[in-house]
Amino acid sequence: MEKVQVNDCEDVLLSMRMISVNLSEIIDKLDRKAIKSMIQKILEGERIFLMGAGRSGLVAKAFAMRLMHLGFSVYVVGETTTPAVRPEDVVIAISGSGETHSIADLGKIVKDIGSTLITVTSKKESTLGRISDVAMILPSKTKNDPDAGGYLERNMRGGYKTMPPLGTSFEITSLIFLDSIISQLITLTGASEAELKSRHTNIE
Ligand SMILES: O=P(O)(O)OC[C@H]1O[C@](O)(CO)[C@@H](O)[C@@H]1O
Repeated sequence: MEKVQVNDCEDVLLSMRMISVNLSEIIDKLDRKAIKSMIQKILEGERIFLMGAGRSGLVAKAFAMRLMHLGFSVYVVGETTTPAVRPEDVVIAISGSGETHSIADLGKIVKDIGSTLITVTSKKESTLGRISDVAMILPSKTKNDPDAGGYLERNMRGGYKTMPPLGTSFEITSLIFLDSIISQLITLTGASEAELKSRHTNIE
């Protein structure tokens, strides 16, 4: 890394504000019917499988952990101990673009098996969006969307013209969305925080 002079780091605060404004705008555009069917299918599934690549995969793992805390039988696709998927299972793909090859290919296999496929994505018309039983659309910038103006370029109000780079908008939005699904599941099931805590690993 080249030597650079660190300034007052105002960009850190501006970026956080931009992210929170962006998130508020996305919340207003969410389809409540899709949220409802996603939750319905999670509750009806025999077991829940999560998958995603890169940073989206990390979001998938974070959601899987909370579902485990809630008492669901949950697995992360690609782990060595993950069992075979069966038709009565639900597979949830996290992919902003809906086109990441490994995840889109696995989505097709999931449909061939006859399991329920839910995709959390930014793109309804993507490969994953089109084949899913539920396409939960989070309209946010993905790694494939152009960076209109450069993410460090300020607009007239002093904020950024665009979000931080690549898939960050989708990744942050999906993490917060899925944690909010957990909140809804907690109110629906009446689970307590103590219950959740009791399921957390005791060997870390
Ligand atoms: O969410 P998508 O579009 O499937 O992309 C998956 C991953 O690809 C990456 O951009 C790396 O190529 C990750 O940062 C991102 O989370």
